[in-house]
Amino acid sequence: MVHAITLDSVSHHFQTATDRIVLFEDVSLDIQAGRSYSIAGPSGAGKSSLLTLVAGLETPKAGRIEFTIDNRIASQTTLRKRSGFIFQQFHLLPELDALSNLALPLRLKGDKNAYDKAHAWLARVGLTARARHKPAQLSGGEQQRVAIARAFIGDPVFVFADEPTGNLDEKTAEHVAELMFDFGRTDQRALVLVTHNRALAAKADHRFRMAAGELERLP
Ligand SMILES: Nc1ncnc2c1ncn2[C@@H]1O[C@H](COP(=O)(O)OP(=O)(O)OP(=O)(O)O)[C@@H](O)[C@H]1O
Repeated sequence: MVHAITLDSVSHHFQTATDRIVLFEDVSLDIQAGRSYSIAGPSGAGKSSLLTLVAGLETPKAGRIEFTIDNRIASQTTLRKRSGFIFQQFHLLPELDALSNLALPLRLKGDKNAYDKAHAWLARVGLTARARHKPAQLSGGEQQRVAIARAFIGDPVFVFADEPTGNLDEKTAEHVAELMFDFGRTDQRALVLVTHNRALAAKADHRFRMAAGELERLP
């Protein structure tokens, strides 16, 4: 099966009452399942904005983005259903324990085995003993491990991560990065991450840098 995201001469800007903030122009990028991608670059360069376009959360001001899932052209809605997301702020639901945070996306899809799968994923990220703890009772690294498990639990075709290690110390960040790449490394999935962390960016198969309105491919 082919899964891909293709950006063809994509440009994006924000219009405020007084200014037009041009982020980038004529960006082309090809994302294929079975590969990982990192986008680095200075603060404010437009990395997160590019990720929202790649993930189908926003539509670009100009240019074309095509999503292919199972060899077919897919809508933004289909793309979102087949994607997992990991953010800097872990975005776990504070009133639910770790197990229920993991089970929720599956329960919403009517999966009868949601809790069994949630248990299995908690074990994969080494948090079985924390199943009944709520996010506030977990460390930052533990919360991010739950968030990573939640991103992968639905067997997504694409996983998008925005500064996934931004709130973590170096050692914890390394562990979290290893988990992400372990789960991301399959022929049927692409991992796309935005990060300032050089070690994390270097792990990706394809490395890019966004600066001064251009996306540069790094050697
Ligand atoms: N909704 C918006 N309206 C207006 N300007 C915006 C909006 N969202 C982002 N921007 C501006 O667009 C620019 C790029 O923001 P973006 O978050 O994509 O950068 P980034 O490279 O991810 O930065 P960082 O590394 O600091 O997260 C910034 O100058 C930001 O202030």
